[in-house]
Amino acid sequence: MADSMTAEPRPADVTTRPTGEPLIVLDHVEKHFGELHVLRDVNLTIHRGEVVVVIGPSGSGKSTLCRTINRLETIDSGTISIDGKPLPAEGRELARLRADVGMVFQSFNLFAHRTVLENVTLGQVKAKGVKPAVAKATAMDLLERVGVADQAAKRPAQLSGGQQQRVAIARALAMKPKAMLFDEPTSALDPEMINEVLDVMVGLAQDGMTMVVVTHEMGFARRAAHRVVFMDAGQVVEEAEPETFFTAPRSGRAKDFLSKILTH
Ligand SMILES: Nc1ncnc2c1ncn2[C@@H]1O[C@H](COP(=O)(O)OP(=O)(O)OP(=O)(O)O)[C@@H](O)[C@H]1O
Repeated sequence: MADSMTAEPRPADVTTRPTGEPLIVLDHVEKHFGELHVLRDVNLTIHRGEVVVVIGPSGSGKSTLCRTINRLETIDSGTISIDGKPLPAEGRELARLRADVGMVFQSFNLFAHRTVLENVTLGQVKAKGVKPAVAKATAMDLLERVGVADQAAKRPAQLSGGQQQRVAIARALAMKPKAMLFDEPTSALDPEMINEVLDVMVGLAQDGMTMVVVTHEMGFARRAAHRVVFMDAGQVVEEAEPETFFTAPRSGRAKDFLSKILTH
């Protein structure tokens, strides 16, 4: 019989963990860019502690969906709520939203003229009023956690892409977010750096962070997602647990997409 005390944690530890109450709710969301209808009647509920991976063809609206949750894009109609409250439009409430829902971008978006440590410290001090010494200590803990504490005094440009992305994750975590949004966080990275970022993300998932992840990394979806959301032409076409989605997609559009990406 296997010794459960010494067994390695399995990927299923994330995906079988029960998730909680609704945290992020999109209800009949519509969005156009001019004539282009990018989000079509999107209804989606993300629960506390849930890891949702959003996949779909290029241009299907995945990034836009992610950005609307952080109000980096406005919506035309429908509603989005976080923790039962509608998204604020501006001011302090919007700053609080951006702290509560951390976002990690493909292009890192670090402050180029600040050190790594300052990148992870500044937001805490400016947006949350944390004392500088406390913010610094939190930042160092987080940089340790993502494996770049030894880079704290450098500028972002002196780091590899994988290291910069891990700093970006630490910076978002420093705001003590309720949820994290990842918009293709590994797409700009050289192949050997992808796993070092994905491993940090799997660690967050194991710790119970609520996550929405737009990615082409199907291995991550299998390892860490509770649910895969498949988008095409602005619509949520299908949602399912990863195993079900990858082995038995229901819609023709999902089958077609998977046949293209899984055979190459
Ligand atoms: N700011 C914008 N202004 C005008 N059109 C936009 C804007 N942002 C995105 N689009 C268009 O909206 C559509 C959806 O874009 P989006 O980036 O959300 O797709 P995606 O599924 O994330 O694609 P990819 O996988 O290639 O990143 C695309 O046709 C894109 O060109």
